[in-house]
Amino acid sequence: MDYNGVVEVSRDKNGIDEILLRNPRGASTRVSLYGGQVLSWRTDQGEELLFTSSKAIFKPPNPVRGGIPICFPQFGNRGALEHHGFARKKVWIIDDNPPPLQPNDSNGKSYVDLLLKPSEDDLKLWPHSFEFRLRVAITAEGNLAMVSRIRNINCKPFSFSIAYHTYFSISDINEVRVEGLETLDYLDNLCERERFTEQGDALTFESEVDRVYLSSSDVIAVFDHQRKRTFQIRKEGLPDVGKNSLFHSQPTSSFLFFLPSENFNHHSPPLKFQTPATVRS
Ligand SMILES: O=P(O)(O)OC[C@H]1O[C@H](O)[C@H](O)[C@@H](O)[C@@H]1O
Repeated sequence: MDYNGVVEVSRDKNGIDEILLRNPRGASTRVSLYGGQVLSWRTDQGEELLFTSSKAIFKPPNPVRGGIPICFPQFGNRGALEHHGFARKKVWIIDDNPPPLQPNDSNGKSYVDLLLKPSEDDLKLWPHSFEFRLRVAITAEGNLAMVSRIRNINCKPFSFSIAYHTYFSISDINEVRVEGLETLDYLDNLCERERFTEQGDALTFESEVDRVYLSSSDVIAVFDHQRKRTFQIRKEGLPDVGKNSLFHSQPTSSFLFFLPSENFNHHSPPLKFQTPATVRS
């Protein structure tokens, strides 16, 4: 199967299809239809940039611990649904004929569009007719790009939250620093979501950290001192949690994960981006 650039579809050991995207230089990403989840992102040298737990289970009803789980239509426990919503535990489908995103958007990219629509059971739990279109692309430079489009396919407005629950691969948690969160307020999940303000210049990790930063900027950097490498994450579109916004028609959120010049071995805490949103058809 060939969508744009080199694309291969194969079946994993549980019988679930996964898609391999590769750019002309050989950088690649692998996406499972289970959860629409990116499971791998590799440089042109074949080095893995995402972490997946050795204990991960890749079939229903378990969410896969690793890569980039998609939390939708709920992040965490902020609602009546199961933790992080149901999308990460559903089998998505490939759209063989994806509509263009923007003129020239697909230039030089190898990409695939995945779709999730609610089942009868989903509608009983969450009675909103939606279509979730996720585009995963690997750029000519080897960057990983993800674009989510949520469409309301009836007239009733609904609210949702979404997160890319990314597990980056890093050398050693003690060697990592995150920049771009300075001075922001955050909700600390280890203190019953109490609100604090970030005081330091950059975030480092001496013990467990589980927080949601509010109204974050559009660029975050994860420095790995041991590897002397930096991940840069750039987002556009939906605002972060803390800004309740009303969207008309089809909100789009996009993420670009820039290729670091070298690679990483272990894993960092997941870096999450999320938003509450309301959609009107
Ligand atoms: O175990 P999961 O449902 O995949 O959740 C994994 C993690 O998700 C979020 O990051 C929460 O803030 C964490 O408290 C939780 O451990």
